[in-house]
Amino acid sequence: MEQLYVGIMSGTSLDGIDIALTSFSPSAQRATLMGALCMPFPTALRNDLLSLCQPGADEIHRAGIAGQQWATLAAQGVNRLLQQQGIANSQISAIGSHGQTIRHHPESSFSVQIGAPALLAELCGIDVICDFRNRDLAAGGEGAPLVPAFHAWLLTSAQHTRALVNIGGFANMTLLGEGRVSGFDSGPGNVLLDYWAQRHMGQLFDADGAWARSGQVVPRLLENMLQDPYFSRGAPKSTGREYFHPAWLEQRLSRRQDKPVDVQATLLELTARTIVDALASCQPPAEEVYICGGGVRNGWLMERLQQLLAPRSIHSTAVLDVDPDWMEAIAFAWLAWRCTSRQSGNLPAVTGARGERILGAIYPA
Ligand SMILES: Nc1ncnc2c1ncn2[C@@H]1O[C@H](COP(=O)(O)OP(=O)(O)OP(=O)(O)O)[C@@H](O)[C@H]1O
Ligand SMILES: CC(=O)N[C@H]1[C@@H]2OC[C@@H](O2)[C@@H](O)[C@@H]1O[C@H](C)C(=O)O
Repeated sequence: MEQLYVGIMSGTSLDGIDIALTSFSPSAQRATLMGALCMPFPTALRNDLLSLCQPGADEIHRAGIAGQQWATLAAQGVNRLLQQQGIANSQISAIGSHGQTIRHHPESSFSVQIGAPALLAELCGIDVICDFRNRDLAAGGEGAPLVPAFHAWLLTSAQHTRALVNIGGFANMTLLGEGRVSGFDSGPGNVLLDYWAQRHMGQLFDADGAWARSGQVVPRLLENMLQDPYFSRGAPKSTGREYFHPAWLEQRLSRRQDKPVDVQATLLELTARTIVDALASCQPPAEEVYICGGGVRNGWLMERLQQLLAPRSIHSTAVLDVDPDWMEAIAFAWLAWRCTSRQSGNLPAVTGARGERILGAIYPA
């Protein structure tokens, strides 16, 4: 029987809260997106969340307040989406809420997502499942990426080896083939590009990669960045704003001032190169490459990936019938279903955990 779940993801780009109403037909291994919306962050909340990603004064209090504001915005979105779809809140089995990552430290076995799940349950009258990463971390895993398990469930092909590449703030990939699944974070996706575009263009991102396209890659800067040991480390691995932050970039810029437009071109090349190098490190090689996440809208990044991966062609996950904007939110609806049906949500081959674990904490309605 079809079951309805709501998945909520607000990722590292801090652009807003993605909410997806999803129907699961577990016996047929099918997930159907019934409707989705994004609640953009008001600037003040975005800035508060961004500042919580780095150590700072009074952060426990600030995290408490920001978590409640996050839950209030998410609840508005859930209630609006269900109303639009003509679905009563009581018809939803559960909400899977990722929350907002403000710290991710797999080397210290913890990851912090805020998002006041009790308040979200109160405002929606729906069971809320949250804190998906810490059980995997407790079992010795990275706690990320989690979406590869959903990719494997939904998108495994008997004919071809496939790569699914999510390009959000960070880039992560899943390799499916020959009965094996692997996956890891390859490094920065849009996070450094966004930072540089905000600083020099006053815009949240470089639309279509047009500014990066007009610059020249600075070979010395590119090589310097590519030498960061994160890129050559083997999986399992995951990363975040704790590691690839503005200071990481600033430390690598030359004192004799590279032109901002050339730095943007180089950052885009870094994203493209590290994704392609990460794909090349995987066995068996992916015959098909599909892209999701906001990076799919960056025309220049897509062109560079296409050039570097030729003769293979890359496609949006839309051709697999999964809207690239909502992949992660749907995955958290799936993780909620896995939790309520007491099935594991992690893949030890991806996260490095000692075994499969049921992920999530339940806040009943
Ligand atoms: N039209 C566009 N042109 C270029 N880049 C775009 C465009 N639209 C979105 N983006 C990029 O996509 C980003 C948002 O992507 P997405 O929502 O997938 O990230 P996220 O889910 O927050 O991150 P993560 O997957 O790391 O958690 C924006 O910050 C921007 O960099
Ligand atoms: C700690 C954390 O929030 N990590 C995110 C982030 O955004 C992309 C990448 O880094 C991935 O590892 C993960 O999110 C997705 C949803 C995941 O767990 O698969």
